[in-house]
Amino acid sequence: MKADKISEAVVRRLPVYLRYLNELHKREVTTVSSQELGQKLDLNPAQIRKDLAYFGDFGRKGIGYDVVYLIDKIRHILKIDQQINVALVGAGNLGQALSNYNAYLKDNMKIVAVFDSSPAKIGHQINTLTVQPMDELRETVRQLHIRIGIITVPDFEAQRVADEMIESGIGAILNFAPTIIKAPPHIRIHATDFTTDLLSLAYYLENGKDDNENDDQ
Ligand SMILES: NC(=O)c1ccc[n+]([C@@H]2O[C@H](COP(=O)([O-])OP(=O)(O)OC[C@H]3O[C@@H](n4cnc5c(N)ncnc54)[C@H](O)[C@@H]3O)[C@@H](O)[C@H]2O)c1
Repeated sequence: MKADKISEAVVRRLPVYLRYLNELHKREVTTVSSQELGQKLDLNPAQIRKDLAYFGDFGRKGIGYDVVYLIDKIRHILKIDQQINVALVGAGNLGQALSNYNAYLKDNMKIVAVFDSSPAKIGHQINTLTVQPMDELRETVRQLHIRIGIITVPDFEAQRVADEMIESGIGAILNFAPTIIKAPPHIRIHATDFTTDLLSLAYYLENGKDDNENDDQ
């Protein structure tokens, strides 16, 4: 099945499956059933079987899924069977923390370059990376085959940085700034908004019980 036909909801669940399958593999578990996956990941086993059936018939009745085979297949579908190089722009508090966080390395995602516009940050060392000036973005993206960009600049600078990333050839952006990025349709933007998540949590904290009661009426 072609990747562009997989629904967004399925694509978002695949990394969840992968994380748990990697954990099973580390524990030398060789097979897993959709029931076990469902229980562990709090998902409906029928949904899991349906998701995985998108990619062919892997499951064997009574035995379940072969963990290594499934890991390979999902990595292939997510295109992380090859290293995906990532650039981060905005070497402030959040940018430095993300650049130091290397848990995505095992899934072949690697921040290979960090950029900032501030002379106070340029030349600063974050682990093995040296913060580069923005005028090196385009050439570095080309040389290192960078495919994904992470934006950790203030909200009022985010669109400008996104435009520069897109002009440099980056095809997908993860935006941490609390602003909506406009981009051509072929550019994929994912936003992660910590503040709105926190605000909506506060609402449920106060209203969760009442809401449930209302649902029953
Ligand atoms: N710190 C957090 O916990 C947190 C959490 C969620 C979201 N955010 C969001 O992430 C973004 C960064 O937050 P922060 O706390 O790291 O800010 P920060 O001020 O510490 O860092 C921002 C960095 O971006 C750089 N910058 C500004 N304009 C730029 C440009 N045009 N090109 C390149 N670099 C530029 C600055 O020089 C600075 O180093 C903000 O939009 C913030 O709302 C932060």
